[in-house]
Amino acid sequence: MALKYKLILASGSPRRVDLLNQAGIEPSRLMPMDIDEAPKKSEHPRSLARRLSAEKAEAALAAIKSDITWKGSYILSADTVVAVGRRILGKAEFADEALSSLHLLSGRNHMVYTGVCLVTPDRKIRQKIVETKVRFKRLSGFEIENYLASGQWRGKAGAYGIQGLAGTFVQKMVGSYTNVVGLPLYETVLLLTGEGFDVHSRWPEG
Ligand SMILES: Cc1cn([C@H]2C[C@H](O)[C@@H](COP(=O)(O)OP(=O)(O)OP(=O)(O)O)O2)c(=O)[nH]c1=O
Repeated sequence: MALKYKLILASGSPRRVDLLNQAGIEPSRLMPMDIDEAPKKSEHPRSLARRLSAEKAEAALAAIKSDITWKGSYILSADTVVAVGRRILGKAEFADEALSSLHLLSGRNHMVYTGVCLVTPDRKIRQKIVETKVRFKRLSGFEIENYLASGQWRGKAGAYGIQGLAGTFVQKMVGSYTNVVGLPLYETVLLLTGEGFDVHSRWPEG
């Protein structure tokens, strides 16, 4: 069946592609957007997730502007931010950054905010910011050391991936699991269908 609308995923995150596929959606194009993700002074983590998800979508829109192939396509982007209170734990690049994030998360509640941004075919911007509260068990030095050795913290907000070994750290969670992994599926599908992108007709038949 020919699909009426094309969807560009303005992301380089393999997790986001997997999550979209899980919802039965194959993006027509992946566009990783290299934007400055540094928070502004005293920026709230929720506002950061909102701003960065919009900037990724806007950057993709600017990049396809004069390309007729993508006229009338949808653009979807997201940004996930992990925070303890107002303190934002960025994506760890080095083990020492991951170590301090894991120490901070140990035995505490934190929030995961994912901003989802959708550009519609008539170029309206629609956004949703989704929050999940996560509580980590108290981590032993041994657990932290072995988690660091696994490398699973690399490039992930808050220096952990709930979908991997760090799933064993989660004592309690309130809210969406897929939001923590990087794309809240319920809210994303709601956003898409609300703007005329027919998700369900894309579902495979078995
Ligand atoms: C907290 C958490 C984050 N993450 C990931 C999701 C995101 O890929 C990443 C947060 O960084 P983001 O800046 O949101 O995304 P990204 O740079 O990886 O990808 P892009 O901007 O191209 O879309 O952390 C997990 O995979 N599992 C988790 O449990």
